Order: sequence, then structure tokens, then C-alpha cells
Amino acid sequence: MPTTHAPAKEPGGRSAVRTLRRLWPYVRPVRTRLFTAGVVAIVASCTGLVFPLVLKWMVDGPVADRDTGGVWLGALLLLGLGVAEALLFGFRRWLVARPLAGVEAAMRAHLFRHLQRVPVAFHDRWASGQLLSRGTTDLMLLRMFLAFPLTFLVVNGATILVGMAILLAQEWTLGLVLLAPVVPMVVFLAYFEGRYAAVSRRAQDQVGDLTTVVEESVLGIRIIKGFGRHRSQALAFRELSRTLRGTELAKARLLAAIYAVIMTLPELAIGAALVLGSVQVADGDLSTGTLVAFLSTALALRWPVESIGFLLAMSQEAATATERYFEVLDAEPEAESAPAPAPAPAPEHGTESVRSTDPAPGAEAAPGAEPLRGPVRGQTPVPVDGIRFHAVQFRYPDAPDHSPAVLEHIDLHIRTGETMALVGATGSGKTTLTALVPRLHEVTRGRITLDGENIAAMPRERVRSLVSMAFEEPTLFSASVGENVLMGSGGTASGDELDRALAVAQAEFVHALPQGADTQVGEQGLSLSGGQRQRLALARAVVGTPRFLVLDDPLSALDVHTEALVEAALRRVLKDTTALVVAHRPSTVLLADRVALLSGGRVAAVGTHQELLRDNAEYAWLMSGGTEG
Ligand SMILES: Nc1ncnc2c1ncn2[C@@H]1O[C@H](COP(=O)(O)OP(=O)(O)OP(=O)(O)O)[C@@H](O)[C@H]1O
Repeated sequence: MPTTHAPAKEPGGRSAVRTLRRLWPYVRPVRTRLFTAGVVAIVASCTGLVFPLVLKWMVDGPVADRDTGGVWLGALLLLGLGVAEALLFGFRRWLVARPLAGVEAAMRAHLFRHLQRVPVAFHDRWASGQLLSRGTTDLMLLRMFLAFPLTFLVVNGATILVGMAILLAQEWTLGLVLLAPVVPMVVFLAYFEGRYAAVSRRAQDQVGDLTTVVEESVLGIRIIKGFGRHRSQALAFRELSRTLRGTELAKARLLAAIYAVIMTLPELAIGAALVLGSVQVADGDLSTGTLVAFLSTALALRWPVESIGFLLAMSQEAATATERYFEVLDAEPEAESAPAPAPAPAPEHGTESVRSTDPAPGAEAAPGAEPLRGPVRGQTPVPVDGIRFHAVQFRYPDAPDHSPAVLEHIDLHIRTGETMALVGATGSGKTTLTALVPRLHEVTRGRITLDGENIAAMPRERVRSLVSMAFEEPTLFSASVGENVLMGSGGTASGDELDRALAVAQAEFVHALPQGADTQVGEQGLSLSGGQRQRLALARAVVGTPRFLVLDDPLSALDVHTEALVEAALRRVLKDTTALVVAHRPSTVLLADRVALLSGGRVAAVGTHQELLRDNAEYAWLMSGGTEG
């Protein structure tokens, strides 16, 4: 199964440090704790460097003098140091655990909020698995980075500096021998950082692709089983996991090379220092205690040095995770008022004025006149104009530059109280047109008005409180039936409203569910039948008596008997509202006062069902059961 990739950027441009700096706003609130934890860890780590000094004192003092009491004192001192070190490290962990879980939660909440605010077109472009992996795996990597590599790169760096100072102070010639590998190691690490960045980016993107396949397989399990596609699905999964495995192995090979160098060079230096030191002790130029202390300090520095490799690797992965996280957060959220679309061109011949030949209910206002009547908001009469499309053009944001627009020169007027059916062949643009009314997409040209007000200038929330929708694919959420339905009124409608909406949608089956309207519908409402889901989606659209109703083929999954019942109830609702209803069947069309025929993204004709049947061959063909344009 092909997966849609997130529009991923190649790593490069930004350095890991610059990328990671973007985490600062999230880390800022916990900076004091993080800083304190860093200081505590440095003290704990440097405590480890006192061990060799105690050893030197013991070897040159009590051990050489055969002073048992002194040896016991040294041993107690070592024990005390060990306990102090362990307690300090424990304290560090306690300091960071809770605040960093908070940072992760805040980042996740921010990501989720942002995903709700980006335009629908963003979700059309991004694979859900990519978004999921950014909200889970990547954020976990970031928490681990803040808890561990960030602190320990500083702590281990400080420990190495203090340790080197102690070594140089004890015996500077041997100290220089240990310092010798530093330059080649830095050059080597710089070279590998870029390669590791590229491969870790690839791996994290592939985790996103894999997540997408798993998600699709779980959600589409019925199709997969029904069509016996489990083998091909498993094959797609295996292919992707094999690719991911290959990338992880490439990562492991790079890490192995880094480890090999980071571990071998210091070991060689320690070996050389041991030989050189032994010669100096034999020559009497160095005390045995100093050599023991020197080598113990060098060995104590092994872990801080060796850990640099994987700490850098984890930091690089965190930088990639940060980059991936901000790729989503950098996506522009929906602007409150839409960018000004290009001015509408002069209406072409044969648009609304020509086609609206019928004397349909809710007579057309005289051009230029804006009658004030109808529904009253508070005490102020509002202009009654219904839904108007003025020379609307629409092109999907990711469509190729010179491709034709999906909708072109749309001039339509759905008068107040009128129901207009939208009929057209598959792919003619019906769903796209309906999505423009609640501003799920912004028109690229022209404008749409609700009671004379340009929706592009209205707050999006207001548009959506005026316009209610039911989509062809009825999506329900993991919540109770009642919550799903009341969502349509923004949660403000009463229990009576709920009952009314359920009655309208012929969804009284709800009362027979185990807990009535409180029954949980399960993920995506899959515990209900298709027709039941569609009726609940319809109830959600009509709850709270919306001023404007947009229904995208709302009756497609109902049996003939239920359809007739829903239609009868819907007819009552449609009387009090202004509605645009996508219809494929004559029975749905008959709910409407007038019909607009959409053909190739243009309004080809507007009239009553009878008129269009008589005058328009395409319409007659569509109503007789044709589906392809
Ligand atoms: N998110 C999208 N991005 C790009 N193009 C799209 C997108 N959604 C739909 N299209 C294209 O827009 C055109 C109109 O699609 P639309 O879904 O509006 O048609 P429709 O008339 O509702 O079809 P149907 O009756 O089959 O539901 C199609 O060519 C389709 O490929």
C-alpha cells in the first residue's frame, strides 16, 4: 500500500545546536530546576574524581606505613564518597523527572492544538502516521534528550576538564600524553555528525511511514479482510520495516565506527601513559601513589569520554525530532480572515441571472436592494439574502500551477428559506463547493456571502456557528451518542433539542441502545451500522436549528424505507432553514425547491427538477441512473 509522505525537508541547513535552541520557550519555565540539576550532576560527577586522590593518600600514606587504622579511615572515606555520589545523582533525577514530563506534555498539547488550527489542505497533504510519530516518538526523544544528553554533555564536559586539570597538576608530561587524542577525535566526530544527522532523519521519517501503514491497516481492517488483502498489506508492512531495519543498521554501523574511535584512542593513550609512568616510577622520578592516582583518574574519565559518542548521537536524534516537530508547528494556521482573493471577473453569459428562470419560493430581491426582514437577531432586523456565490473560483492549494480550477465562475443564489440541490457527475466539484461555505477551504477568486456578509471577512467561528454540515462520510468520535450529536450545536443545545434532532434524523434507535444517548459509540462509531452513523451525523447537523445547512449526500447509506422516513422529517427542518444539499438520487432532489447542475466545475443550469428534466439532457441522464460525466 503506498503511503503519502510528509513533505519532509532534507536535513542540513541548520546546525543541530541552532535547531535545538528552538526548544528554549518550552524549557524556559523549568530552567531553574534544570540548571540546579546540572550543577548537582557536575558536583556528583566531580565527587568521583576525588576517589583517586584518596587512593593516592592511602597508597603513599597508611599502606606504605602499614597503618591499619589509616587504611580503615581511607576505606570509610571512599564509602562516604560513593554514597554521596549516588545520593546526588538520585537527587538530580528527582529534580528533572516531573518538570520534563510537563515539558513533553506541553509540547504535545501545543502540537495537538496546532493540528486543529491548520487548514484542511494541510491534512490533505500530510500522512497521519507522520503526524502521529511526531507527537509520540519524536517528543519522547526530546524528553530523553532534555533529561539525559543535554545535562550529561555539560556534566561530562566539565568532568573531563576538571579531570584533565587534576592529571596535568599531578604529572603534566603524562597529562599531555592523555590529551594527544583530543584533536583527531574532534575532527572525526565533526565528520560523522553530518552523516549521522542524515541517517537519523531518514529513520525517523520511515517510522512515520510505518505508523501510517499500521494505522491504515487497523482502520481499514474490514476492507483488508473483505478483499483478502492481508497478504499484500503484510507485504507492504514487511517492506517498510525492512527498509527501516536497513536504516537502523546503517545508524548502528556509524555508531560502531564512532565508538571504535572514541574507545580505542583514549585506551591507547592510557596504555602509553602507563608505560611512561612505570618507567618514571622505576627511575624514581614519580611516586607509586601518584601513578596509581593518575591512572585511577584517567580510568574515571573513561566513562565521560566514551559517553560523548552516544550522547552526541542522542542529541543529533533530538535535533532531528525538533526539526520534524517544528515542520508541523511552522505550518501557518488558518488565518482568521481569509487573504483577499483575486477580484471577481465580470459575470459570463449564461450564469445565474440567465439560468434562474423559475419563480421559486422566496422571490429574488431586486438587484442592489437588500431587504430587511425574516429572522431577527435580538431586536435588529438582519438582511435576508441566503447564501450567495459571486463569481467563485477555487483551486486546491497543492494543485499544479497551470491545472484548471476545480470550480470556475460559480454564481449561485440560494434564497432564504430555500433548499437547493446540487447535482453533478462524479468529480464535478460538488463536495468541494459545499466545503467552501463553512470555509473549510478559502475561495481563490470571487466571494461567498451569508445574508449579504462576506464569509471571508467574518470570524471563522461565526461562519461555522451559522452553517451546519453533514458529510457524505459520517465521522463519529469515541464519545457518547449524545455528545456526538450535541457537538453540532457547540455543546449548548438542551436535552429536548437532542431528542428533536434524533427524531428529525429518524435516529430513535438511540433510545434502544443499552444506555440510550449515553451509550459510547466506540472508535469512529464503528459499533454502529453505516445507516445509523449517517443518521447521527444528520442529527448533529440539524441540532440547534442552524441558519444554513449544507448536506453532502446525507441519505446515501439508508435503506429505502428509512430514507423515506428521514426525508419526511428532513422536509420539516428544511422549511425553516436555507440549505444546500448534494444529491445523487431523484428522491433527495425532490427535497429541494430548485436544483443546480454542476458540470466540470461550472454551474451548467439552475431550475426546478421538472424544468431541468425537461430541458437538460445531462441532468435527465444523471437522474436516470448515470453516474459518470
Ligand atoms: N483535497 C484535494 N486536493 C486536490 N484535489 C482534490 C481534493 N479533493 C478533491 N479534489 C479534486 O477535485 C475534483 C472535484 O472533487 P469533488 O470531491 O468535489 O467531486 P464530487 O462532485 O463531490 O464527486 P463525488 O460525487 O464523487 O463525491 C476532483 O477532480 C478531485 O480529484
